[in-house]
Amino acid sequence: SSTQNYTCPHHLYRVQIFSEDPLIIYIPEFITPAEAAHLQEVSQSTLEYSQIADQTGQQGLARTRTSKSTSLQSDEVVRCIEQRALAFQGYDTRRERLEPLQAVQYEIGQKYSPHTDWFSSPAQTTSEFGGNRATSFFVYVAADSDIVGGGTAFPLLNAPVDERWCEYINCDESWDDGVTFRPIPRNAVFWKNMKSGRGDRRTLHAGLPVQRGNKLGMNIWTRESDLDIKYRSDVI
Ligand SMILES: O=C(O)CCC(=O)C(=O)O
Ligand SMILES: [Fe+2]
Repeated sequence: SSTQNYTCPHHLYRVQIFSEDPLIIYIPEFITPAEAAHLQEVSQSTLEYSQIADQTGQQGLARTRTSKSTSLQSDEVVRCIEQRALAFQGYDTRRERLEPLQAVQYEIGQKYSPHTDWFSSPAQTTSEFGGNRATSFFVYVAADSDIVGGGTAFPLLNAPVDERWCEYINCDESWDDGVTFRPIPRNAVFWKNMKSGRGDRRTLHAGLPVQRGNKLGMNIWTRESDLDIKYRSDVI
C-alpha cells in the first residue's frame, strides 16, 4: 500500500512562548493544510457524542461536554503529526507515551465546560494509563471563517499586555476573565499540565460554546510514562 512509501512533509512552524509558568506555547500553523483536510475526512464517519471519565474511571456522557469526538487511527498522516508532537517535546519523549489522537467536533451550542486535562482520581492515572497527562496540545483543525464563539478559555491565566497577541487571543474580554485563544485553523496551543508531579490548577480551561458555525479540534495528550498497549492507538 501507499503507507510504506509515505514520507512526512517537511513542515516548518513557528513557536511563541505564551507563558513560562505554567508553560504554555502558542504554535501557529502546527499542521499543514493537507493534514487538516485529511483529519476532517477521517474523523467524520466515527464521531460520536463525547464521553468523559468519572471519578471511578468509568466513561459516560455528560452535560459538561456536548461535543462529538473520536479517537484517530494512526495512519500515515496522523503518524507525521504524532512524530511532530513528540519531537516538539524533546526527542526523548517516547511514542508509547501518546494517547490516540482525539478529534473533537462542535456544532452550534456545543461546548466543553471548564476542566483540567489532568486527572485527580487515581483510577485514571494508574500505570496502565501511563500515570497522569503530562502535556496537552489542542489543535484547531478547522473552523468556519465566520465562526462566533468556540475559543478555548483559560480563566486563571493572566492576559498578556502586548497587542500583538490579539491576533490569536480575544482582546475584547476583560482582563480578569483570563485568556481565550481563538479557533484559528491549523494553529495549536501546547501546555504542561503538571507542576512538580502534581496537576496544575492554573491549566483549567474550557471549550466555549460555538454560537455560529462549526469547529473541529484535536487533542494530543502525552502521559507521564508509557501507556499499556491496549490504550495506545493501533499502528497501521
Ligand atoms: O474545544 C476546545 O477549545 C478545548 C477542548 C478541550 O479542552 C478538550 O477536549 O479537552
Ligand atoms: Fe481540555
